[in-house]
Amino acid sequence: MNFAEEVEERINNMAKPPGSLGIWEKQIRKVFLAWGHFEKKLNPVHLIFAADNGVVRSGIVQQLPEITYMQSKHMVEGSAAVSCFCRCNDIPWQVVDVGIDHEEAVGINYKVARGTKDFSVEPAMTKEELNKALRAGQNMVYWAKKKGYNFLSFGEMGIGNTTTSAAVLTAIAPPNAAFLVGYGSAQGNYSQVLQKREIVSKGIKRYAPQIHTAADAIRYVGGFDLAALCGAMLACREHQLPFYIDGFITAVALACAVQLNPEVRNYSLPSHMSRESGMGMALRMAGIDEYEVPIHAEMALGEGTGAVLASVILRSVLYAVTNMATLSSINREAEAVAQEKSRSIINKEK
Ligand SMILES: O=C(O)c1ccc[n+]([C@@H]2O[C@H](COP(=O)([O-])O)[C@@H](O)[C@H]2O)c1
Ligand SMILES: Cc1cc2nc[nH]c2cc1C
Repeated sequence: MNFAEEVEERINNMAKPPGSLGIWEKQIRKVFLAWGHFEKKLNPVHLIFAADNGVVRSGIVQQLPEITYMQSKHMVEGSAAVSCFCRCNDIPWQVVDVGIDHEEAVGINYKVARGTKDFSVEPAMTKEELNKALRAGQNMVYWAKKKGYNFLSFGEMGIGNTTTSAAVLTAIAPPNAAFLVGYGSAQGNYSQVLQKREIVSKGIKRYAPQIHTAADAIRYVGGFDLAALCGAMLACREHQLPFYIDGFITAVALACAVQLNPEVRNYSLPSHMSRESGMGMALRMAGIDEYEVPIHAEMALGEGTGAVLASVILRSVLYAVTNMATLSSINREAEAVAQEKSRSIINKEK
């Protein structure tokens, strides 16, 4: 029996109706196949990549850009939504500063620059900066592997990053896909969406001759967080580490990573269906259908909040796979009970 068959047998032999754990069952199967062996416990770590985006200077956000710095600090201190979710569930987390616009680094210091350039004026980053951010993501995955974590989840923080993500997605998606731009953290502000669409369309037109790969798209219209996430996802494939993506931004990073190496697909799991308008397309570009997404909760917070919540459930599912009675043992027990019953009926009749 090869390992894939062993996984099938193990899951099908759980004491439950076949397939009744739905998407969770499919996800745990994928996790085993990614590891290439069975593990008894999910030992996850959550990584949040934080950076600022120069395109905010074009007026495409409702929030103050300084929130990137403040909220990243809250994440380190444990008072952001994602760190509360992590602490409440004993999941360790790390904030990685890949380009926050502040002299002081927040969390682990991989600061490439103090934010990207405004892509509506000039390319978001240089080739060297792109490589530095990709490497930051890769290094964090090496670190996680060395520490013995066997599962990762990814999040991000960066005011303006729904615009950079929509721009990167528009660059790598079929033509005229500017509808991929959504509200971001300005729910309901439609005039802002129109302005974001304009900026994205113009940016893509301007750099079209230079954008040939997903890495080019990140370089010209993306962000350091997207680059680091993409580098991290490529490294997960190398180290056989399965991972959860979160919402729109991480889904775009995955779409880029899958374009650069289609095998990344085998290590990636969707966690929740962000309400950001480009989410479905980003997933499809990564080879994932909406019906494969376990949590549909109209979330659009980022930080990896949906990914951490999914990790909590997946950890419970793996615990069940390891500790639940098997179908064969329950069938044996049921047979013994049935025999005992028929024996007592015969005895009574005597
Ligand atoms: O993950 C998502 O789908 C998502 C959707 C909307 C907003 N966000 C978060 O909000 C910030 C980006 O929103 P914006 O409007 O500044 O582009 C960024 O810090 C993200 O973590 C995240
Ligand atoms: C307060 C706040 C928290 C966030 N967390 C992720 N993106 C965010 C955007 C804002 C505005």
